[in-house]
Amino acid sequence: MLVALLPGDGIGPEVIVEAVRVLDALAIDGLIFEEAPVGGAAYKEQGHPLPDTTLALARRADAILFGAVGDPDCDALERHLRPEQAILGLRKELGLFANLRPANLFPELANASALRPEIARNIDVMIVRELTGDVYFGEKGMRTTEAGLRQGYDIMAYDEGEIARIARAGFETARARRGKLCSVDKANVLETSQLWRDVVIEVSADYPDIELSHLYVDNAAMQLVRDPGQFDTIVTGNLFGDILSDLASMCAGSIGMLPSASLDKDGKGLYEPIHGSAPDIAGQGRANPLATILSSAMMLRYSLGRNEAADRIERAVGKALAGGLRTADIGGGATTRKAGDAVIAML
Ligand SMILES: NC(=O)C1=CN([C@@H]2O[C@H](COP(=O)(O)OP(=O)(O)OC[C@H]3O[C@@H](n4cnc5c(N)ncnc54)[C@H](O)[C@@H]3O)[C@@H](O)[C@H]2O)C=CC1
Ligand SMILES: CC(C)CC(=O)C(=O)O
Ligand SMILES: [Mg+2]
Repeated sequence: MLVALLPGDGIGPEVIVEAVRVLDALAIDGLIFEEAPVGGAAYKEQGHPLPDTTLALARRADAILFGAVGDPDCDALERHLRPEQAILGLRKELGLFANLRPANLFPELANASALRPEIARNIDVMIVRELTGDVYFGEKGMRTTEAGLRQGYDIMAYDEGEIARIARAGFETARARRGKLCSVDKANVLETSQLWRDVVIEVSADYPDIELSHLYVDNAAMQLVRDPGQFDTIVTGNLFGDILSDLASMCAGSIGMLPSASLDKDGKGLYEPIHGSAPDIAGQGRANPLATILSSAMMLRYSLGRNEAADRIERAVGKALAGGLRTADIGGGATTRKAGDAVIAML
């Protein structure tokens, strides 16, 4: 089982190292790693954020463990050379259309949530985010209006096939959970969203056992803060899912806690924390590695068929938190390394 390690930029390498230490401590039979540069690191080394050799490794591997990309030094580059194009390119090239972002609260972190503990305590939601379409992949550019003003544009578009595919992923996910699916869109304003809603309703005919509801994205953001416990599974587009999952992370304690799986139609996956490269804390040993460690557990479960090892990691994270582990983002002073140590000690 080959795992491609793509650490990337900023805190990416810092959190990936800890996840690899945890995987090494489990001594999983046949698990091997191969590392390649990605993002700003790859641009600085090889002149491109997603070199062909990195993409080839990602294709060859059984699963990909990804840190984060993004480097302020690269913000002025032409868009196709910016670090973020690497993760967008991997998602598109590998057909990773289904992004699963679970947000649930470890009970020990009730006080770290931005919400009151009695409200935070109930959060246990899976956000199923479409990942290879929407405004992120539509035609974009700069033009000049008739009045001579600069105008930026990004086309938001989904075809019915893309919507039906992610809707099915949402229904299947809900079926394996508590049987409730909330589809989030902006159908009151956007044609893209009206089609989204129509197609989700069409697909729902195949899932009569699932309780389907719909919310506009602005209301969904408000409801996630008001009463996150009302949600089981949310299915939504790329842009809305990106925003709602960062929001949900603070209900669950920190953006440093939320893992993700990005899956193709056959279950091959890329696993990464939902956060970015956090340049503001990079190099200081302050990053919370738990989101990445939990992403490695998702990798073991979804792509490598090692459910028991995945359970061990998740239990060890819970025990480490119960034992008092707290990085700065969740109200403590533990370093990234100490957090890795604490999980390993509880495996
Ligand atoms: N998948 C990816 O590679 C992503 C990359 N990015 C990129 O990352 C760069 C920074 O973006 P931001 O908007 O600042 O988002 P970010 O997620 O990197 O950071 C947002 C805030 O959360 C904190 N934070 C993030 N992860 C943390 C962790 N593990 N432990 C403790 N604190 C943590 C950061 O210090 C920062 O204050 C940009 O270049 C952006 O494009 C952003 C999101 C996803
Ligand atoms: C960096 C972006 C391409 C996407 C993002 O913020 C995310 O996937 O969470
Ligand atoms: Mg994001």
